Amino acid sequence: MEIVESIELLQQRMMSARAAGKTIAFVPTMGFLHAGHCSLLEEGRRRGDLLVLSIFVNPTQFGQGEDFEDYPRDLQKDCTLAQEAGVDLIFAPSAVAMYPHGYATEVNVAGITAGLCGASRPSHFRGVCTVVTKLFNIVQPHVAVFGTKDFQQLAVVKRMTRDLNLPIEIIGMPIYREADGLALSSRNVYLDPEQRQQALALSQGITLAQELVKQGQTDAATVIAAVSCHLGAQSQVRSDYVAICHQSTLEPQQQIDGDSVLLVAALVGRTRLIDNGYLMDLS
Ligand SMILES: Nc1ncnc2c1ncn2[C@@H]1O[C@H](COP(=O)(O)OP(=O)(O)OP(=O)(O)O)[C@@H](O)[C@H]1O
Ligand SMILES: CC(C)(CO)[C@@H](O)C(=O)[O-]
Ligand code: BAL
Repeated sequence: MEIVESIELLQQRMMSARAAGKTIAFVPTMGFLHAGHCSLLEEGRRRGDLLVLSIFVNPTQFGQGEDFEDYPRDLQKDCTLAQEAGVDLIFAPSAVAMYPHGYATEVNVAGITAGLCGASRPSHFRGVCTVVTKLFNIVQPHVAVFGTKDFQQLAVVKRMTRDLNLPIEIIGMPIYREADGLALSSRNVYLDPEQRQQALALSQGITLAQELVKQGQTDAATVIAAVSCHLGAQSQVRSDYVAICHQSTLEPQQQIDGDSVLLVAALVGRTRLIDNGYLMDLS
């Protein structure tokens, strides 16, 4: 496994791989890898001859007062996990290499970025789309793998890839959870034991909603109220949003159907967590 910091060197490696007819699979991350990331890497390993992992805590997707400085980092452990997952190449650029003095270009996807996380983090998706576009241009993958834990991010990246005619297949992988239901997230490390326990309200809220729908409830407002009430019962949990949306457009829905997804974001103490789940099992 090779670790590359230089954009130019990475581009040379990718050009050689393409010239040799290799399929390039790419998993973009901000590092501090956990089993959720490893599930993306496993899928990437299955789909590509060459598996590239990027580790870059992207400053432009963090708003004022957010946790950019404190974001957990452990490159050494990431390298060990990446090697075990069969990564061929880690791309870990510096912020100054990605955004040199005079950098002036942003990528903005309208509409689908306005609500949900975009409402409370207004510049977030502009930062994500800008860095993902740059990473796509540098790595030039055939396939890129993302997690559905960041459901809106995945929808935005799919929209952007279509809109910009990028010849990249975007794959979404299921949410990897702890045994008790908590979605794995690098930010879980911020939680103290009591907050860790109360954070279960997010996944429990999703299960509660799924049960209500199974019992025949199709009114979105009723389900949202039940989930909000469950979150509100925890002293350290403050709901940011509970929404029921169409899985592709992310438009809010009043009636629940086979395309409905429940999306939740909440502050647990000072840690912002997100989770989601489909509401109807059509299988
Ligand atoms: N539990 C999970 N299951 C599956 N994929 C995940 C999970 N957590 C993160 N991912 C995916 O890993 C990729 C990189 O995400 P990132 O590095 O931000 O990790 P994270 O754990 O989501 O961190 P954060 O705490 O910042 O939300 C994204 O595509 C994200 O959706
Ligand atoms: C896609 C991404 C790597 C862009 O910085 C980040 O938003 C993430 O880790 O989900
Ligand atoms: N996985 C999303 C990264 C962020 O919250 O900035």
